[in-house]
Amino acid sequence: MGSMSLPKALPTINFSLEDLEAWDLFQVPLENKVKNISEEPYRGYIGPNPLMPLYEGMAIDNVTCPQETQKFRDLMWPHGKSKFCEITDLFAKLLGDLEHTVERMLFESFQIPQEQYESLASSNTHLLRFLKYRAPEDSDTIVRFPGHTDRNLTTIVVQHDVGGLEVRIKDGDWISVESAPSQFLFMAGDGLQVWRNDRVKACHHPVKHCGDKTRYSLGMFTFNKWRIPKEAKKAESPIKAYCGVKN
Ligand SMILES: O=C(O)CCC(=O)C(=O)O
Ligand SMILES: [Fe+2]
Repeated sequence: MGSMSLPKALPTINFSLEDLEAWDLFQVPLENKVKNISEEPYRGYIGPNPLMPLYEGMAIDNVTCPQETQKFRDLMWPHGKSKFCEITDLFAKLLGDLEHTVERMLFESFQIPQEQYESLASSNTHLLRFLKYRAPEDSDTIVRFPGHTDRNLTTIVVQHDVGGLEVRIKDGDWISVESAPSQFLFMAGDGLQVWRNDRVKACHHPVKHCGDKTRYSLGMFTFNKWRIPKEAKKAESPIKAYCGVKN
């Protein structure tokens, strides 16, 4: 571990889904929701499906560009929606800053020079996903999101008032993540695991049973196609074929 320089101030995020009117977002007609599309898979609207019958998600790709938030708002609310862009842009900026701060600290612990990190991070992109998990009709026997690792580099998840998110820690135990709009979970994804040649493990996480309430959460997904550094290739453990990435 290198010397860890703590940021002077962590961003404060005063955010609630009510402010963001995410409740309303899921009320828009399906014909508007399905206009949330992307050329990349899984970056647009995903409705309930056999694997996740209670799930619904909508996403803004490149969310740190205000034009993208506006484009999304115009698709969902063609007659306008006050404050949506203002609040989403602010939230995206704060979450982007949080992601950058935590990632910079992580790279410092890898003893990677800061300039190298900044040059890699300058091409990061961020996707914000709004998530709703409908309450099950009878008993809560359905896992709301089966266990998985995220394919991107890193993810920050914010749960609203209903929890259910669990993460597997190093020794195989599970911890459940507290739900509060001011609690942010930062996770490594497959992209970071590959880039660090397995020295960082992608975080395995399901959303478990969480009672009879509708659950809302938000995820900020960071993407980049960083080239695997030469030093990592020379290191003791060879680069493994993983997620389509080969040495
Ligand atoms: O809803 C959550 O808390 C987590 C969602 C998630 O893991 C994902 O979208 O990849
Ligand atoms: Fe995930």
